[in-house]
Amino acid sequence: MREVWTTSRIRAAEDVVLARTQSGALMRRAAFAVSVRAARMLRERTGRVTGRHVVLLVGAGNNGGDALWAGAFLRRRGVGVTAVLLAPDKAHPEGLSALRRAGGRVVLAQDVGDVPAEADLVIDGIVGLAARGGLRPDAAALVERATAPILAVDLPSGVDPDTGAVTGPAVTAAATVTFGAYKPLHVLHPAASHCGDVHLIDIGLRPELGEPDTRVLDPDDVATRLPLPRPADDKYTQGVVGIAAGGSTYPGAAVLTTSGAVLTKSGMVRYAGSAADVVRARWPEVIATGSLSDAGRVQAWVTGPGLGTASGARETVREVLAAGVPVIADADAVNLLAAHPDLWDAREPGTPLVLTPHEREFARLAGDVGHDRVAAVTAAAKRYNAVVLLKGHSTVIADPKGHVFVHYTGRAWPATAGSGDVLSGIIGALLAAGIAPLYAAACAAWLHDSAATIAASGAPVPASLIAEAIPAAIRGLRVSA
Ligand SMILES: NC(=O)C1=CN([C@@H]2O[C@H](COP(=O)(O)OP(=O)(O)OC[C@H]3O[C@@H](n4cnc5c(N)ncnc54)[C@H](O)[C@@H]3O)[C@@H](O)[C@H]2O)[C@@H](O)CC1
Ligand SMILES: [K+]
Repeated sequence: MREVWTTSRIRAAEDVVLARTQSGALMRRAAFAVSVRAARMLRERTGRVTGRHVVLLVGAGNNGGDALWAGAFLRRRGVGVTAVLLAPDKAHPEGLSALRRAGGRVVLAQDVGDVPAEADLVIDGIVGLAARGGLRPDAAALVERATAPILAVDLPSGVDPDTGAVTGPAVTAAATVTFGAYKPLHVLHPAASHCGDVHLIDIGLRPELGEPDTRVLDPDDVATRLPLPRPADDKYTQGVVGIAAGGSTYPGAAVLTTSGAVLTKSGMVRYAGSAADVVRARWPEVIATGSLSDAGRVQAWVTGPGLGTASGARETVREVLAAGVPVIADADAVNLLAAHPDLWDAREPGTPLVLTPHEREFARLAGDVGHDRVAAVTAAAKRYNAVVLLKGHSTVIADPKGHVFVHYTGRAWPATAGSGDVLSGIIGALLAAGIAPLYAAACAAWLHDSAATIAASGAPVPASLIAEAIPAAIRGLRVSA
């Protein structure tokens, strides 16, 4: 499990560690790690380290200090180093003298205008944890014209550390070396796509950090939670999933949602709705009926995809919410809940609910997402006493207690019609298997994305093939776990 802390929590932990360490030791440790990564990048990209040239972009604070110290360490390995100072009066004094002592060259941004042409690598020490807004014009001009790959110190400058928002010019790094802990920007779109490979360096903060603000599931976390049939299981004991989705207008949504459920878990899937014939034709093993009243008992309901918003759909959502079992409400179910607040009254108190809106559905339900996706989703989860999964390039999942998962891969294969229906079916299967709603949603996001990647294999892929790749995604997890 990857753990993520907000910058204020990281700063608080840093203060504790700084108070008991020798002045400057933490920075030198961080900077040394930057120099090691820089040397490795030079070797990988140019074949050697000695004799190569690194340019440091140095801002007004400790982030620039890290870059200057990293430059001093690189000098000891025979690397030519030029520091370009963006705020000469505020450049980290000890870092600056260390670089000068080591034989580094120091120039002013206003004098050079461009990153020196001999650069094999650029180190971005413009701004770190204190970053606010995009790059200022002088830094933006330098970064825009740099042709060498960029190694970011702590984070790519210009992105917002806590929200991952990119509201102006920003560095796009080939790699980022970060210290102590991952910060939200490393896992939140769009900032995460500016980081390149992120390398976390231990500087002794973990014991002071406490519970993380956000978590990211690893394959092993998903593998240990996915339900597999045990020797004593029969088709009922593994949890029966009910699908109340699709209809005569959107029978495909019924099929895709059912596919997600059927392929995620053994046991039984029931379907209730007017697409029963189409579902039965695709999945003969599904017990398909025309109405909810005939559906029989289930351990979780999936509702919403392709349901429409007419009065029949509203009744379906009402009945499902009143069934007393966990519910995943997607698409039209979210729209109906937003448009008819009385529907909330149907909900059996205390039964788990997972809401899976995309941004427009989220806006109908809880207002504009804004720049701070984690804050918006956490507030909605509290307000509706539900797990809320906000789809997007980074999927954010929160529960009412403030636990947050983020799923980010930088790939966009799942962005295709019907893909959300498949995700709903996966979540329903995991809920029916008894997995806690937060984990059901987070594991489903992971599995869905993995299935999409496998199905795509480098080319665009439709939702039905994403569903078909779910078994391969599960097998892959079992092999790697
Ligand atoms: N506290 C510590 O002991 C350690 C800090 N470390 C480094 O220190 C960094 C934080 O340093 P600071 O708190 O000095 O702050 P920064 O170096 O992040 O920022 C310096 C100044 O830049 C200005 N600024 C804000 N947004 C800007 C923008 N978009 N463009 C240009 N300038 C902007 C602000 O006025 C800020 O005071 C971390 O990111 C990390 O790199 C590491 O050395 C590890 C140890
Ligand atoms: K930086």
